[in-house]
Amino acid sequence: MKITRVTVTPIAFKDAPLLNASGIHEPYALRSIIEVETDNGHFGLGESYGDAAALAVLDKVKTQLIGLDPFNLNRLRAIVKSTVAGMAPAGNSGAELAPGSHASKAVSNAYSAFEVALLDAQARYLNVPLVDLLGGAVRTEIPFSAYLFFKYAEHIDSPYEPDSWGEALSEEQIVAQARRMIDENGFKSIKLKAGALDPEHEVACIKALKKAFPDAPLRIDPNGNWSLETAVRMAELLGDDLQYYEDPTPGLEGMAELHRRTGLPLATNMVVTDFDEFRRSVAQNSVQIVLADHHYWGGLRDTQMLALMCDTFGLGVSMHSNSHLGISLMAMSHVAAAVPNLSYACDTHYPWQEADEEVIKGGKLSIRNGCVGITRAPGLGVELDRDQLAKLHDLYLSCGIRSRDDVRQMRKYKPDWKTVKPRF
Ligand SMILES: O=C([O-])C(=O)C[C@H](O)[C@@H](O)C(=O)[O-]
Ligand SMILES: [Mg+2]
Repeated sequence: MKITRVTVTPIAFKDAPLLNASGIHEPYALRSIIEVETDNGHFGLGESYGDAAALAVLDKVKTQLIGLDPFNLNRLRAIVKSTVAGMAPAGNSGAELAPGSHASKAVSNAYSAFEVALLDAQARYLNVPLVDLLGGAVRTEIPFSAYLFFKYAEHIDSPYEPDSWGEALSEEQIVAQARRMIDENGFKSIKLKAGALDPEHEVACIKALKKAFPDAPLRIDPNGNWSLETAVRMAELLGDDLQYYEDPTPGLEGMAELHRRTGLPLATNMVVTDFDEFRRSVAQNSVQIVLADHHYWGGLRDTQMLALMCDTFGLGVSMHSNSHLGISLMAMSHVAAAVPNLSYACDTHYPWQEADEEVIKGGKLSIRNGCVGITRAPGLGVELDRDQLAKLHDLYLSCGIRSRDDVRQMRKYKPDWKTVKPRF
């Protein structure tokens, strides 16, 4: 089997005005859709970042894949490495919460984008679900958590009608957001994205969630925007309300000290984002749970290796997400299905995406009882809807955004918004 065609299509889709430690989401999120076709009529799909820096690498790699056997992933990795080595590193200002946009992740994120598409092609050729190439499913229902955000009711200078979620700044509004997300998807656990408003208020929202959903495991994620002292103080207020405390304070040293002082289980997708950071984290017991993300951890197989390392060193594993569509959701689900020690429900932004903005046939995938199901359909189990792909590509062309920048967007609301961290 040989690759005869590779297409990388940048797309944009509506995104809600979600608040985070950096600033606020822009009206559109960017992704890339990867298609690989083979000489025997098979194809494979992938989804990755759509920022200019990521697209530049994907575009340079794709032409070199013509003639490659999709089973030859070692050759893919060599091509990606040599391509990135020949390119100037890109800056990542404003996109600090999208780890895949960091220049240091150029190899792992481009490799991952194509690895998923090649594994999908392999699996379709063999007529097996992709998870079978990862050792088989240890579970077929993959648990995800409700991912709550503080948000404004609408975007500034809004290019479209306000979303249906409304404002979420108060305790009551956050509880209402959780209730709707749980009613619609059956989620069993809840994550609150924090680091945006006053820490005492964010903790009060956790308390309100605890009261409203006493059985749901809770997490709070201030994205490193709390000083060590603030994180210790909030830990005292939180008591034992949390399942885990996600990236409250910056740095491996800060997290290690916080764990020493509070004993709370700390999770991260910020201080352990590659194997070198993993090694340094283990040496000082900085975190107890690693949130994997195949998009920047170097694909599905490297994510399995990360999970094995977590098992070796007694750490828990779960999954991080950025704004994404269904191909990514299925890739996350297939690898999660093949990770025996997945110890927590995974994160996903998927419920925030609009129903008519999916690129797969049949529209948005369902999350039932808080889970995404894996079937015996070949590959990732999804097909591309070409009309939708064309529509979202047109949106990419017209939206004017070429790289995620939550800081730039927040300065439209607050012109003197600073990037100082930790803010609280
Ligand atoms: O767990 C996390 O840190 C994230 O999901 C990072 C994301 O960028 C999130 O903060 C967002 O979408 O604003
Ligand atoms: Mg996080």
